[in-house]
Amino acid sequence: MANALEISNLSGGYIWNRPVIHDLDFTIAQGEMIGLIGLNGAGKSTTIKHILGLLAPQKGSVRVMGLATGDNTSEYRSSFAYVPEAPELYEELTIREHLRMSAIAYGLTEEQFEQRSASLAEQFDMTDKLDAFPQTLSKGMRQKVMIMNAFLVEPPLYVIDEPFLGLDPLGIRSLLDLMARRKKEGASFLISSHILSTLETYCDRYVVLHRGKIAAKGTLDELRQSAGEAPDTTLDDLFYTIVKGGAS
Ligand SMILES: Nc1ncnc2c1ncn2[C@@H]1O[C@H](COP(=O)(O)OP(=O)(O)OP(=O)(O)O)[C@@H](O)[C@H]1O
Repeated sequence: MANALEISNLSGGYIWNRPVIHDLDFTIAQGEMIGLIGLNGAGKSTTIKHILGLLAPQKGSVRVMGLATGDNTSEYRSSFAYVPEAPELYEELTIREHLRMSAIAYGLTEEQFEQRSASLAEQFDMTDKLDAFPQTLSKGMRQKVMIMNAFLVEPPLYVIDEPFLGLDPLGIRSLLDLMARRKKEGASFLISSHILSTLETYCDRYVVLHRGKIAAKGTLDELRQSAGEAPDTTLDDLFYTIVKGGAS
């Protein structure tokens, strides 16, 4: 069974021959949830842009469900859904039209679209907003639309950047419930967040980026062992130890 995500020896960035991420190696198995953590500027968004195919590797490779970006762009693109940190919506389309557009792009049937969009709207308390335009929504509601779009299409891999920012407590609960359900069904997650206490509850493993390199990776126990920390050390404290003494 192919890994959902396989990043091998990846170096890349914005200017050719001036990489900002260096020799990254990590995988996400099917059904696994990985937390990508690091300080501001560590390289998390740059790594995500490589996964999305917005940046080309300067060295190494990125594979999603066994496919590289160049293999078959539309198949590669439909292997994952991405939730960006800041909502990106079309002001001239209603929320229902956004969902329909995703459904068409990912080849959902009309029945799947109807059933899933109604259920997601209910979970995120957005049923009465389906025919609204984005400019009439609050910031958190706009973020909910991005999340609903991603969960509508049920891809094998979800790439989610700072999912908890801007959501109310009910929205956070609905998102975590959905993530847990899709994970049980075999979907994989790469979640980049600074909210380490929430990641600690939900993720199977972590990749700690520091100055564009992997400073540590593994389960919470593995991170504790390699940092020489006690078995009850929190992810927050471990992260602090790793980046304080971390890779240069
Ligand atoms: N569009 C860009 N052009 C050139 N350099 C960039 C660009 N975006 C980011 N960088 C640089 O790449 C490096 C990694 O930045 P990146 O945005 O990946 O960090 P991050 O870990 O996502 O940080 P944050 O937690 O603040 O979102 C930084 O040195 C940053 O200055």
